[in-house]
Amino acid sequence: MFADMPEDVRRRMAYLEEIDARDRDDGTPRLERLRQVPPETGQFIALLSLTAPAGRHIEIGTSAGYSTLWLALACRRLGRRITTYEILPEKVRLAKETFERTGLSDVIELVEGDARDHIHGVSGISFCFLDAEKEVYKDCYDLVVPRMVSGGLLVADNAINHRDALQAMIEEALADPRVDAMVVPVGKGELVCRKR
Ligand SMILES: C[S@@+](CC[C@H](N)C(=O)[O-])C[C@H]1O[C@@H](n2cnc3c(N)ncnc32)[C@H](O)[C@@H]1O
Repeated sequence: MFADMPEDVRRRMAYLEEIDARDRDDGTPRLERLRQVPPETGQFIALLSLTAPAGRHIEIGTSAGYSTLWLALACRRLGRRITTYEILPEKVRLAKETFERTGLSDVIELVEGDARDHIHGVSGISFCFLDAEKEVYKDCYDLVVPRMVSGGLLVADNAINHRDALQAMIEEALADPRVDAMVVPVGKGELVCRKR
């Protein structure tokens, strides 16, 4: 999956990595920045999603589709699709461009809007990557966990670099009898929860 990555995907990832690095340096306003995961997190979530049981794969917080590309590679291997939610129209535009240019549109469903308005109607979730504004993590956790299949995985980004903002949600997950959970020091820190 990583060693034989299609050239179009490799090229788009490199392009987005360049924009993301520049954004972080040049004073681009926060909401305009891509704020995407580093490559090691992309690899980590792709590997985890390959191990997910049968069910639906979702992502909350698409941005320009960088993390979605990693997850879509895993979904393509599994013969599954991923649904990704993004609230900002400009990010939706960039993500569409990403998916069209990489030939992965057939594996990805991009839903525009607040993920919290859509997840009510989703069941049988076997993998969820949560990477949105920190204020919505707890709502998303509370919506996703009851909709997950046994053995399903929920991975939430920024569990270490935004520990203070996410403290309540992380503590809830670590004490939640519905899941087994831990924080893994990959990238910005990943909270990994496995539904029992
Ligand atoms: C940190 S960025 C995501 C980066 C992306 N996962 C990546 O690694 O390429 C967070 C994104 O979540 C989006 N977002 C924030 N709250 C949201 C919500 N309630 N529903 C859907 N998207 C949301 C933001 O607009 C932003 O583009």
